[in-house]
Amino acid sequence: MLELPSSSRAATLLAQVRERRPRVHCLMNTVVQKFTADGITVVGGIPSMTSSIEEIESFVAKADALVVNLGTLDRARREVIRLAVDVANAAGKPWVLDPVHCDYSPSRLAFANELVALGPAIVRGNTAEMSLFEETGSPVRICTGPVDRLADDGRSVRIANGHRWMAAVTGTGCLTGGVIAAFMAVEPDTLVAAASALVVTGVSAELAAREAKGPGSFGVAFLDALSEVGAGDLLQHARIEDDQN
Ligand SMILES: Nc1ncnc2c1ncn2[C@@H]1O[C@H](COP(=O)(O)OP(=O)(O)OP(=O)(O)O)[C@@H](O)[C@H]1O
Ligand SMILES: Cc1ncsc1CCO
Ligand SMILES: [Mg+2]
Repeated sequence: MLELPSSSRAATLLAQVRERRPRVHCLMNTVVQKFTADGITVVGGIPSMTSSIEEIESFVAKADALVVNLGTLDRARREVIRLAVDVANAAGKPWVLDPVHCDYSPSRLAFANELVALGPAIVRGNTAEMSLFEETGSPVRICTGPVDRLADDGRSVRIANGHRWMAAVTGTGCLTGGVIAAFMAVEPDTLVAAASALVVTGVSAELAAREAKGPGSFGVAFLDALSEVGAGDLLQHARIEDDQN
């Protein structure tokens, strides 16, 4: 019987991330590098961000997990992504694919499909992006939005946490990819790791929205909340639903 995610598992994994401080290497788009790195840091991980072809093998070799985000893609970035994925796969390190804007460009969609075939642990995107990928259970598929949907071969769950201001701050989706990678570094059950990470980001967003005046102050309050969210908050506010039926 496959385990379903729960608020108590999310709390345990959050404590493990804070204790073990996993290294997450991000091939992150240039729009939201700082926000993503801050998100990984405040949740307890250690981000690295270089996209230099000369250095990528060393950085991925040092990392516990990798995020591949296609938001600002060019020829050099494609080359470094291919190399990073080869290194991660050879070392058995988990990686997340965020196929940003693959719905805008056939060339980007073809590249995203090439990467899916290389075996990411997770593909995470918004509804428009995820609707372009086939419904396979492997890798774990995550479609974020007002409600997040996660599925693998045997499980399908919904996370109903978060706040509408998340959609008004550029990069909250990209940031969740980084937080998910940090959780994958401490938990081999990919769906449980990812669902736990999304509960942490979603509950943090709800706590942040209480303090914020609008999307601008929300972005700052969200980082504050991610650094402070605790087991009690997760146990009280997590909304995890079995989506099997
Ligand atoms: N209306 C909403 N209510 C609650 N949570 C939301 C809402 N919209 C988005 N979210 C949350 O925001 C995060 C980002 O999801 P979204 O689908 O907007 O990503 P995205 O489009 O890839 O974002 P970006 O590309 O700007 O990084 C997810 O954790 C999701 O749960
Ligand atoms: C707006 C935007 N354009 C490329 S990446 C990005 C941010 C995350 O989607
Ligand atoms: Mg996105």
